[in-house]
Amino acid sequence: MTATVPNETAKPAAAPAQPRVGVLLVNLGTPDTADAPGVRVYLKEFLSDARVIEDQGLIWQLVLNGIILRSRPRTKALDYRKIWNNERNESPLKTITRSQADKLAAALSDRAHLVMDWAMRYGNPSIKAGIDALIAKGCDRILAVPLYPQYSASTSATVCDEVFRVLARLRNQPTLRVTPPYYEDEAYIEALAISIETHLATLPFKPELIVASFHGMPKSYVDKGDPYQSHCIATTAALRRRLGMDETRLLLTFQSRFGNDEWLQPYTDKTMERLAKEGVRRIAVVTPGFSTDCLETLEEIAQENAEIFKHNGGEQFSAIPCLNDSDPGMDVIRTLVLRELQGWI
Ligand SMILES: C=CC1=C(C)c2cc3[nH]c(cc4nc(cc5[nH]c(cc1n2)c(C)c5CCC(=O)O)C(CCC(=O)O)=C4C)c(C)c3C=C
Ligand SMILES: [Fe+2]
Ligand SMILES: [Fe+2]
Repeated sequence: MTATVPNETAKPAAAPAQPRVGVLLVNLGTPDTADAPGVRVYLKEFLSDARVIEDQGLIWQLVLNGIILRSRPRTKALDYRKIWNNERNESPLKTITRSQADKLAAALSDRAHLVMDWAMRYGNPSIKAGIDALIAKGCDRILAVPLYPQYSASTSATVCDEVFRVLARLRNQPTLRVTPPYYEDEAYIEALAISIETHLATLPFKPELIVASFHGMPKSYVDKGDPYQSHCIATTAALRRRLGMDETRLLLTFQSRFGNDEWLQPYTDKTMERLAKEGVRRIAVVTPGFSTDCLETLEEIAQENAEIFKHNGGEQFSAIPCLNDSDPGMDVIRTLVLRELQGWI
């Protein structure tokens, strides 16, 4: 085996008196532009990751390049345009992740040797750019923060893969820590409960029930040992306890099915249809697996699933915002980061 010599030395611009500690918030990623070429570049990178589509064999290559990347970018670009932040010309996922990093920096500004940055696993700003920037500012230790409350190989692990790949190129590596999943941390469950209660208090109607919709994944990934489903179940159970609701008042579903394989069930869209057909008229949907609002919450839930519910007889539908950069949301991130920085600051 030939060893690869890591040759790059990412040097700090000027060595600070006290070495700094970097915190890198990492979210999934999103297209740079809300048009077919932008979505194509993003989807190609995303769907070429073996953590996301595990079988990257010849058949998948043909399906990806011959079918998906020819048609999906056009239709998805239309969806992205419905939710695009036109003021900044970027997707909400980017705007909110940046704001989370800015607010975290402000909250921890009394610790002069802490440096905050943010990155996207797919697209821009890249994890490499984030790590390079932290090193350039003098960080010799980095805490990577995958912004996923529930662990899955297709999200959290692929963030680590990319961080390790970037570090593997360096001769002089910073020391690394990674935050663990926080699917039943007290601060997270409390923040979700507060955000649900605050939102419900603003509604002109009282929902008969709440649906907690998580991003889905192929069932086979869970069968092979991915703990994601059990983390989603644990989050929902903790939330039920905190809100005093049983499984008939706070339902657990999985959204965003992609491809023809069986995904985790019950499916969110089928549940919307069933509930409306069974006579439920008023519901609210919360999306606890997404730390920031994005295409999957602002378009798929708030628009598509609202439409499915109403089309089948439902009357009132409300999508509860993600924790985003709200005060309760920032409490979660700050608590997590401060806990994992212990001994470093
Ligand atoms: C096999 C495919 C996919 C798996 C597994 C998967 C897991 C997964 N994804 C998220 C969070 C997000 N996914 C988002 C978009 C998105 N996801 C997939 C496919 C899989 N996701 C696709 C193809 C897309 C792109 C949109 C589309 O073409 O349908 C997003 C939104 C990004 C944005 O730009 O706003 C998020 C966030 C989690 C938490 C997860 C874990 C199981
Ligand atoms: Fe996804
Ligand atoms: Fe979707």
